[in-house]
Amino acid sequence: MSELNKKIAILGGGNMGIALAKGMVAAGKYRAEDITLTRRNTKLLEPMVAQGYRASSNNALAVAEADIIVLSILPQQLDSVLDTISESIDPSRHLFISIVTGVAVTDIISRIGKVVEVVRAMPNTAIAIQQSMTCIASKNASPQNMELVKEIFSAVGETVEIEEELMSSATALVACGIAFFLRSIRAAAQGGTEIGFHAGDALRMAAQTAKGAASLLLHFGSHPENEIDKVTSPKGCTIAGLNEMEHNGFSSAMIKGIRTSAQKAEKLYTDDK
Ligand SMILES: NC(=O)C1=CN([C@@H]2O[C@H](COP(=O)(O)OP(=O)(O)OC[C@H]3O[C@@H](n4cnc5c(N)ncnc54)[C@H](O)[C@@H]3O)[C@@H](O)[C@H]2O)C=CC1
Ligand SMILES: O=C(O)[C@@H]1CCC=N1
Repeated sequence: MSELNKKIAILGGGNMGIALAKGMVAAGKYRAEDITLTRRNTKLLEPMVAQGYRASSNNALAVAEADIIVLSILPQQLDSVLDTISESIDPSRHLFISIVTGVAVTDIISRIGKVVEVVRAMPNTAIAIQQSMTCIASKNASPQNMELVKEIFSAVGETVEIEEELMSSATALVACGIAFFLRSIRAAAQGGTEIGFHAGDALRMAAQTAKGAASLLLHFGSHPENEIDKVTSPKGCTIAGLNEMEHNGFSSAMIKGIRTSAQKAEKLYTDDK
């Protein structure tokens, strides 16, 4: 049995479902055989089955055999999945964890037609290497179940509990954020290539530098500007480059992008109805 002694069904064995399953097992707290991943075409889950996970195309059966149900399908796939499993749900046994963007706890309860405990979680793809930042929120979960969900996601990174109303903001900052920071690393590497480095070297140098910058903040608990002040020599080359970036809208582009993503996340489920 897993450390938490629970069977887990991850409905939607795609990018995040697989990353979550792998991260949980790699963290050493869960056994692959206690985790069932579902998707319509289970052939695509064969590599996971080879590693000991269970795979199924039958959501209702996976739910019936599990204690914890993780909803990891796209927002536009949610309603049909909930309709298929609603009869198999036992509110006294099942705990739902939903990572589906833009779907409220009340949306899930009203679609199922049963009052189940639902915790929303917003992780990111770094979950695969236990480096996720996961935001957690619920309107109706017990303190024990909130603790259980925190334990699950703490095994695969850092967690923070937030109000459900901030979930779309969390989606933009921590989930979409992976893409935003990756794009800025790619841009840095492209700049590196233009000034003389081979592409592979430039990318490695940019990625390690980004890791160092993030680690400084997490290690010292400092503000970025404190660390930036240590880099920018008077009349130096850093402030010259930094100001050139700001004149071209660097911070503004990031802020506007995050705001646009949050607005889109908020409407992802409802706009599809
Ligand atoms: N990709 C990311 O970085 C993050 C995604 N999310 C959210 O997580 C959810 C999943 O996202 P991804 O994994 O990226 O999407 P994905 O498209 O890779 O995975 C969804 C999976 O669900 C499967 N599926 C579709 N219909 C199904 C059904 N009836 N029964 C079982 N499985 C079915 C698909 O075959 C696919 O494998 C989405 O709601 C997304 O908004 C949340 C945080 C981060
Ligand atoms: O792009 C998306 O809609 C999903 C949600 C957060 C990250 N990926």
